[in-house]
Amino acid sequence: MSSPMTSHRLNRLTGQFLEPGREALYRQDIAPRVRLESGVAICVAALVFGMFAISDYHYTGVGIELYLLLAMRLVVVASCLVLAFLIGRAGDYNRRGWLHALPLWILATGIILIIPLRPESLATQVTAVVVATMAFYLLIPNLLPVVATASLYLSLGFLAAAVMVADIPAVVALRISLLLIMTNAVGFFALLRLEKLQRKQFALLQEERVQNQQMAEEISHRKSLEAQLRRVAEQDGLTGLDARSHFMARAEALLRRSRHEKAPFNLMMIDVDHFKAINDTWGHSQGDRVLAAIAETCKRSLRPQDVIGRFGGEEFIVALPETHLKDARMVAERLQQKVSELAVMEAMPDHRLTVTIGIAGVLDEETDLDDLIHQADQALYAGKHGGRNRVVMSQEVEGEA
Ligand SMILES: Nc1nc2c(ncn2[C@@H]2O[C@H](COP(=O)(O)OP(=O)(O)OP(=O)(O)O)[C@@H](O)[C@H]2O)c(=O)[nH]1
Repeated sequence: MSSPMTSHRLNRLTGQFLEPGREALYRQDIAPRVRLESGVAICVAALVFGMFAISDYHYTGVGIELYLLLAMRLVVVASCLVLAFLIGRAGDYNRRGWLHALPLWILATGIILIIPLRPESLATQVTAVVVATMAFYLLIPNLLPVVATASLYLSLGFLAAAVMVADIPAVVALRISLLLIMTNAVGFFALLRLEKLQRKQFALLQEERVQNQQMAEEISHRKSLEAQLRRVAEQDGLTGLDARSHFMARAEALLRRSRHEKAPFNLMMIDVDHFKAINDTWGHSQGDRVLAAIAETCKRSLRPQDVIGRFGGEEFIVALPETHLKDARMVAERLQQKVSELAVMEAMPDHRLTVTIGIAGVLDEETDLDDLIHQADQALYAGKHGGRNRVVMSQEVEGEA
């Protein structure tokens, strides 16, 4: 692939990109505009050429010359209109450069032919050639080499016709030559400048597009990185549950809402019993599998609005919004049942997988999340002391105390 610097380099004589691929891209980009502008400009030029039939009549009067001139103008105008139509429909610098060149050659031939048919109007014809040359360069969109060749044909053809038919003295021929050289030079350099400017503008625009695309890609890459980082920070890698800090933030929000709506709110702490023994007997990988399986069970058996987090090693925490205490106990017991049926236990014969669950509920306006966690933890502790594999409510603990 070429660097931006080389792809911007232009041919000094034609104003075109040195890199063919970029030139083709530029022509493709301007094709629709050029098709329209060329079609309109050729129609206008052809109609102006046709209108000069009035001056033919003025110079020649009615006679064979007038008929020949009218026939010639008719052929030129008709061909140009057909070509304008074709260019408008299928004009393309890239593949059909000849189609864009043809109207110039037809118009040039028509202008040259006026000399033998109307030799006495040479002075007017010189002006017409100058105007036509400028129109070729600046009004009818075309590639510079195409215009330069057609204009040269017009100038040389006109000069030859003037010398041969109008029989002008050498000094007049020289004056006309100089005038035509000047016209071509002005037209050539004006169009060269325009061609270069338009291509530079195109190159800048392309560069901007590439930069914008790179920026968009960079932004989406950063966004996905950000999302990845957020996931890492918010999720526990082993179980996919909320990490402790993320759980706290979500549970805080739920508790606030429950308080606002005066709805019940309960918190559950779940701890795997004798987990150390699992690790010691079947290895840490099996221990990890057990934790992941318990997490999956929690996710499946709880409601979508419940928030589950991994609080510590083998300890899970669940926020149960809009749940009354007795329902929370039911949920906990169901969870206990499901854990005891886990398929992961097949790899651990003779081991009963159980969990102890402590539950605490919001009793008054003052209770905050830390209080609830503390109370649920106390209940859990009491459950462990009471022999494990049980559900303990914080009120029961307080009652005993
Ligand atoms: N495999 C595995 N083990 C973990 C992980 N996090 C903590 N542990 C282990 O979990 C064990 C917890 O042991 P204890 O705190 O004594 O708890 P326990 O053996 O379950 O006993 P009780 O809770 O009293 O029933 C420790 O051996 C930790 O190393 C983990 O992510 N994966």
